[in-house]
Amino acid sequence: MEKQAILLSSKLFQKHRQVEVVLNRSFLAWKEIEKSRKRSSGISPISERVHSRGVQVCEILAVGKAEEDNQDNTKTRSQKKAKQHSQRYPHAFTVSYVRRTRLHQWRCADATFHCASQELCEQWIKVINEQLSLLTNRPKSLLVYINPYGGKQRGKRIYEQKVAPLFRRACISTDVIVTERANHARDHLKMEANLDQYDGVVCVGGDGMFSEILHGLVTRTQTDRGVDQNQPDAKLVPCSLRIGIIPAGSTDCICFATVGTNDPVTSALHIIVGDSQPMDVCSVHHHDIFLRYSVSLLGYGFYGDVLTDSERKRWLGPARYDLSGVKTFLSHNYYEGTVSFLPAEDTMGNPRDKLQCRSGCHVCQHKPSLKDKQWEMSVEKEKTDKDGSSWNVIRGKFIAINAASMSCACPRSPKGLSPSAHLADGTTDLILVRQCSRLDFFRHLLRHTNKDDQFDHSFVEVHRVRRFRFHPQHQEPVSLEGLSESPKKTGFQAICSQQTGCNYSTANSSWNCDGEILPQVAIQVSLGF
Ligand SMILES: CCCCCCCCCCCCC/C=C/[C@@H](O)[C@H](COP(=O)(O)O)NC(=O)CCCCCCCCCCCCCCC
Ligand SMILES: Nc1ncnc2c1ncn2[C@@H]1O[C@H](COP(=O)(O)OP(=O)(O)O)[C@@H](O)[C@H]1O
Ligand SMILES: [Ca+2]
Repeated sequence: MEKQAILLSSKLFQKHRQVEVVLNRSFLAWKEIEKSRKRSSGISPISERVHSRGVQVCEILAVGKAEEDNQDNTKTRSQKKAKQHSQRYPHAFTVSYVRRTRLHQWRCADATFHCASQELCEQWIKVINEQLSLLTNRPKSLLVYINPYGGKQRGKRIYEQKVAPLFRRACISTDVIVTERANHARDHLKMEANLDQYDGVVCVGGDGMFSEILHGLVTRTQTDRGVDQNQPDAKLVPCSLRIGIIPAGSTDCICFATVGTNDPVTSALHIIVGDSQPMDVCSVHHHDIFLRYSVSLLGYGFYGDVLTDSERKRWLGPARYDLSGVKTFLSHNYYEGTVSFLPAEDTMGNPRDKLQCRSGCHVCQHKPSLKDKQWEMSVEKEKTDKDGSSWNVIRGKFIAINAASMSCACPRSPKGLSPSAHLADGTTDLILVRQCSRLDFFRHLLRHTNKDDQFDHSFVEVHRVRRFRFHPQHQEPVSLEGLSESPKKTGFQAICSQQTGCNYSTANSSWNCDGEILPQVAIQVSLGF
């Protein structure tokens, strides 16, 4: 590590132990001054190093005067000693910082240092705070939306008990809105919120709630900048505000796939230190009418049917997906249609390359710039207009058509629907699961939960794509408002089921778009930003 100038260094006390505390621009370190120094006749560095602790400045949450410890907890000898020391050195400051625990979980830890004088104590607080104020990516003011009905209906409690105290500790000011109806947050962001006064928006809820907030924010940004979302080729203007997610929903795959765990405290700490992760946003159009954006899963067939069925069982909470999952699995429907897609360039990697996307992923950082992409798109357009060669067209009977713009990892499937999908590479992984036996489909599903490759089946294919289109075989209802029907048992289907055990449906499935049902079945999808 490059040696950096020391900003402050003092001998202080931590409980009853004397520690040497050193701060430079990037690190705060403290090490116990060992009594063993004398014993080991002055050869001290090794024994000192054993007791040295430290934290990167960018992971310090806050520093302030230590709260006085009035509790009478002086039972053991060492507690008594500590108490005596804190009485001798009453001027103390506490540093709250991020402590990493297992499996991507973060916790807030405190270290309190006692100083010989008030001046020294105040100097430490001032110098650390000066360093913190240089970290410009940290939010100071946040707009928080809580969905009180998401997941197990614990959003409000999770926020108040686990998140708000951390935001207070980090001196972040918040405006909190507990939503009163679906689309409350979206409409507020679209039309009312004064966005200039915030550094970010926080979503307390699941993927559906995130999607609501994303739509509010993206639509507001495009409207303010005069971009027409109805144009599938429109270059969307990126939002200036970031969205933080406190997981309190049923799947929470956007949180899990970006942070690595679904834990409100970990998410709150990432928000406080100003971590950010760009992500791909797919625009979904029906003919040239804009329908929705998607950041995680766009799923037709299996996941569409699971969602349609599960909406009637909301009262069950997250377990509704398992129940509807089993039911949909047993119905074993498949749907006929045509999928056309524009593959991503070979340089964008392959869904089967086993490379996992993490924050700072080099593929995402080196994705073609908007300018390159505009050029590419015009070349593609020319090519397709002439001979249509760059679009692949696949017609068939599918149990599921899934487009995963990110891995979609979640507790049910810790590696996700497409384990190597990238969070922000401008592509989505299109997974086609063709008609197969129940047992084969079960094997495929099961592989989402273990180490085996879920794409290694003859009936599954996967493509990394920039755009795709889907056309159902059957005419869909004309109305834009009406939701498409879930498969109805028709006379033909009944006969077909009896005779061959298949479940060919003459009705269409519907698209599950980040946990919302799309009203249309024929769609065009493009990666927008
Ligand atoms: C045999 C066990 C197989 C387990 C397979 C699990 C695969 C799970 C992949 C999940 C991908 C999730 C993608 C995310 C979608 C979310 O955007 C979206 C909205 O989330 P929100 O409620 O937080 O707002 N969530 C969903 O659409 C939920 C999808 C959940 C699907 C669960 C499927 C369970 C299937 C169980 C089949 C069991 C067969 C048993 C046979 C006896
Ligand atoms: N106050 C509210 N009442 C009813 N529905 C709401 C409310 N606030 C948000 N919603 C809607 O609830 C749906 C599910 O929210 P989400 O937080 O994703 O929970 P879950 O993961 O359990 O589906 C979203 O579509 C969102 O628009
Ligand atoms: Ca992607």
